[in-house]
Amino acid sequence: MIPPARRTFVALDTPEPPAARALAQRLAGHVGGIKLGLEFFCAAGPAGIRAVTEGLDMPLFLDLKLHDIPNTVAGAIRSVMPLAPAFITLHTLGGAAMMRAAADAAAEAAAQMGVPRPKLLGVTVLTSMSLLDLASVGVDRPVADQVALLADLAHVAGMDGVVCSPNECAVLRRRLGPDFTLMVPGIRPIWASANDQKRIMTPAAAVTAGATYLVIGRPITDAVDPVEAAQRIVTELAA
Ligand SMILES: O=C(O)c1cc(=O)[nH]c(=O)n1[C@@H]1O[C@H](COP(=O)(O)O)[C@@H](O)[C@H]1O
Repeated sequence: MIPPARRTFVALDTPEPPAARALAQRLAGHVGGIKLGLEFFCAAGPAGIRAVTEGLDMPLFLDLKLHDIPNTVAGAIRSVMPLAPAFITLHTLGGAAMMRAAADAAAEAAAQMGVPRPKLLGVTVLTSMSLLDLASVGVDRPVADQVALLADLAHVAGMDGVVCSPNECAVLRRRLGPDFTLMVPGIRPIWASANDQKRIMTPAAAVTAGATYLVIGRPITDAVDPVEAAQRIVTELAA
């Protein structure tokens, strides 16, 4: 059972390594880890990741949403291994061969380096996308069916879990079993704005629905007091 204070990965969506590190240090003990993604990586790169994580005892979720031909994604996985990510994201739309190549590259690199293998998570349908958004890119099946199709593909291709919205957690948990990691953004406490998120639930409802970890950004990082906001979420989860 994951304790409430370790259930959340806080999304540090900033281009500034000093700001990301300072907030990570303040939130230690109230969140389970940090997520650094495209906004950060495009601005600060691997050196920026190291500037944040050096000496920080918090798991890193490196959210690059890799999506390319198998050889290129395998190379990208090898390139980020020295950053010691606990989780890395890929887009399941890249297909089974891409995901399998990534899984093989992660396992081989971890064995060669003598380090733990990062867990690979397949991004399914972005939580910012509605049924209409999905139709606009040529997918005519319901969102839940598209997520289930992509999650099945990820599972078969050797992913350790998927990124999905809270709306899909219950179905995926039943379908893929208790050990498949569901990393779940689209989390909004009742006191937080939805922003651009379209498929959302509260922290407690998402965990009840089957989420393994919660990914939460602006409700914490945009709060007047991020530590107090993170603690409110811990309290909600502990209730
Ligand atoms: O892969 C992700 O983490 C992700 C997938 C997804 O479908 N939706 C989604 O919001 N995310 C990320 O989760 C975080 C959510 O941030 P907030 O909307 O500020 O809570 C952002 O860093 C997104 O990049």
